[in-house]
Amino acid sequence: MPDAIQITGLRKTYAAQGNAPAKDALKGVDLTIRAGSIFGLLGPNGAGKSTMINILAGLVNKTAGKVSIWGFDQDVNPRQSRAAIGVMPQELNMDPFFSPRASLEVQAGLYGVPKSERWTDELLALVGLTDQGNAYARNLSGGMKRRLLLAKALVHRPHILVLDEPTAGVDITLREMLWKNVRRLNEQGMTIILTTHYLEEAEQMCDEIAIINHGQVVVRQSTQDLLSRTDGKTLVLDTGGAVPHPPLPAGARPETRPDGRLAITYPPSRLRADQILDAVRAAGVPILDVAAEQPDLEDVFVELTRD
Ligand SMILES: Nc1ncnc2c1ncn2[C@@H]1O[C@H](COP(=O)(O)OP(=O)(O)OP(=O)(O)O)[C@@H](O)[C@H]1O
Repeated sequence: MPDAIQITGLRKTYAAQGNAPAKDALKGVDLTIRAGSIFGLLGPNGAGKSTMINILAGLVNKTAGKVSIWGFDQDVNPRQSRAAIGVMPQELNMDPFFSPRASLEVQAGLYGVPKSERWTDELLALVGLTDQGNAYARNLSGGMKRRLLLAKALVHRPHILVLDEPTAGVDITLREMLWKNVRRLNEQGMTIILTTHYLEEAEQMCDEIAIINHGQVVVRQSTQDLLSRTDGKTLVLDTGGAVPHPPLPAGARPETRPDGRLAITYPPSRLRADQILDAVRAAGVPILDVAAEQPDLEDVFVELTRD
């Protein structure tokens, strides 16, 4: 099986417009995404995520570099590379006078899917729009429109599905429905690439993550490895309100939480939990309860994108 995506030396410079100077949105990105993964593309606002996705989708022309989708070089085999990927865009752009069914048929036509290979009814069922199949798109709720966009991205049965901020501003039911579908499609072999601002979501969904900042990939790792990058764990102690902070081994940082508990952050590579607890006890501070906290993706993200 080829890699799902291979990007080398990808650059994008948006030309100067009016008073706005030219903008280097991507500054030489190398990235490989293996087939079968759920890959998270994260980064702060303006990092270049949408630019990258739009280049993959064939909506934005790159300035330099090479992009292969499912083994097809975009410049050499534009048709095959386009057929390998489906994109669910961020914006709800759709023709208000088309019904979901008609939208899917039109989209299938655009991709050259023969009538006999269309799966319009299954797609409507998949995204829960069977009952609205013949309704005007303008009468659909925001959530239904998003579901239609997902179905549209799937008409040509792409190997790779790209979701750009799929859950921004959607309610919990729709979010769960989306993730259930995404997982199912992934289990059936589809590679998923998604961008999201919800780091908890990325942590739960993605097996691999790339973080981009200022047009460059700053890290690309398995979610597991990424989480173990920050050398910091925290013990949160209920000391019955005892103050002040006890003397602690070097490297441990105490902090009193607003709820009065004592939080001690320490590097597990150099200190063990019992060394911390021993020091607290030795100072005569009671330990009524203990909780341990692991760093989450948010911590890693903040550390890696700090300017
Ligand atoms: N059409 C355009 N013309 C000029 N500059 C652009 C254009 N599109 C994006 N940019 C600029 O390129 C940079 C990267 O934008 P991009 O939309 O790719 O970021 P992003 O990571 O997707 O951000 P967000 O999370 O806010 O969607 C930003 O500085 C943006 O202002």
